[in-house]
Amino acid sequence: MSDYVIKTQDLTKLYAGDKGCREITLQVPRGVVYGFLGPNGAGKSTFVRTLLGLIRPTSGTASVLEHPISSVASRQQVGYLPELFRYPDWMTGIQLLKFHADLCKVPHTEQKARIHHLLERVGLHQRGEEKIRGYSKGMQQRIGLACALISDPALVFLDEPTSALDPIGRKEVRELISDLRAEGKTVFLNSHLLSEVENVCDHVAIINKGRLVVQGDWRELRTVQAQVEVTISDVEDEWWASLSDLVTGWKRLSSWDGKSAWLLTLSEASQIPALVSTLTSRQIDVYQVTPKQQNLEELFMYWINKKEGAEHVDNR
Ligand SMILES: Nc1ncnc2c1ncn2[C@@H]1O[C@H](COP(=O)(O)OP(=O)(O)OP(=O)(O)O)[C@@H](O)[C@H]1O
Repeated sequence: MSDYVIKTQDLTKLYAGDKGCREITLQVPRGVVYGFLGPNGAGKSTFVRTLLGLIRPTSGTASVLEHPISSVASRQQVGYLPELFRYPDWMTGIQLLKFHADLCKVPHTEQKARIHHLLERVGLHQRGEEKIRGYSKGMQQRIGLACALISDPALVFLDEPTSALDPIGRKEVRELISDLRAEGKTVFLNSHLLSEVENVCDHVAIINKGRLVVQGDWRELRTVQAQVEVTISDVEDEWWASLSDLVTGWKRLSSWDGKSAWLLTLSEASQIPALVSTLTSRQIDVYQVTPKQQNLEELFMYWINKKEGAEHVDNR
């Protein structure tokens, strides 16, 4: 069994007008929550729809669960919640789930228990008998989640799964995603809601203007730019230039009583001890040193800005 549930090589889907996604090469490890991030119009849904065989790639290759994406086998253990979900509103929630269970060939003997369990899991256990016509948008998204999970898939694609949900619903979906990971499933999560993704993802890929900007373990990626907040006896802004081998950027945060607080960017996080000993050796009093953890939004902006100079096709 391969360690990767999705592998793509230069996967490209271009619509008329050259929009879409271009030359995307990535690997999604088994059993992780993989955040696929990018601004509106970056190409996230296009990439997912190509992987699912809903649209044909212009070029490149890809496999899902070790089967080429052109094959039916690649979709047999996959669940999908589309971004723009719409379900037959004359069906009840239970009828919709039964319909999907039949499509996915879930054995009849298992269907009732599974539907009951899923309705509970998405918080619709008392509403399953009602017609979808009477569901709120958030409830429709919840029933869509249940549909995505009806076949007990090994890999689930969730395209903006919380877009219609209130804060409580978002938290419940985050918990559901964590439970899926605990069960050994892989979740491929499309989103531009970075604070949402931050709490659940192990790996992230960032896509911008149709191209992959960066991918990897989120905890490793977040250390790319080592930043530290220090409080020291006051120095002039220009003074930091004398430490340019250690400090590549500085920003004064505040000053008071002969002290100042700074946000410093170091060339590497491992240089924090060297920074402290250099400050001390230069007779600067050090009152506080706090490594700054970057959040996903800062990481996202860092990578997007870093690659902004590269050749891109504007996807908007
Ligand atoms: N069927 C289509 N025909 C032509 N252009 C399309 C089509 N679908 C998407 N596009 C264009 O391709 C680009 C990528 O769209 P896509 O929906 O994949 O982005 P996204 O990252 O999922 O965006 P969002 O976060 O807003 O959902 C956009 O410029 C979009 O207008």
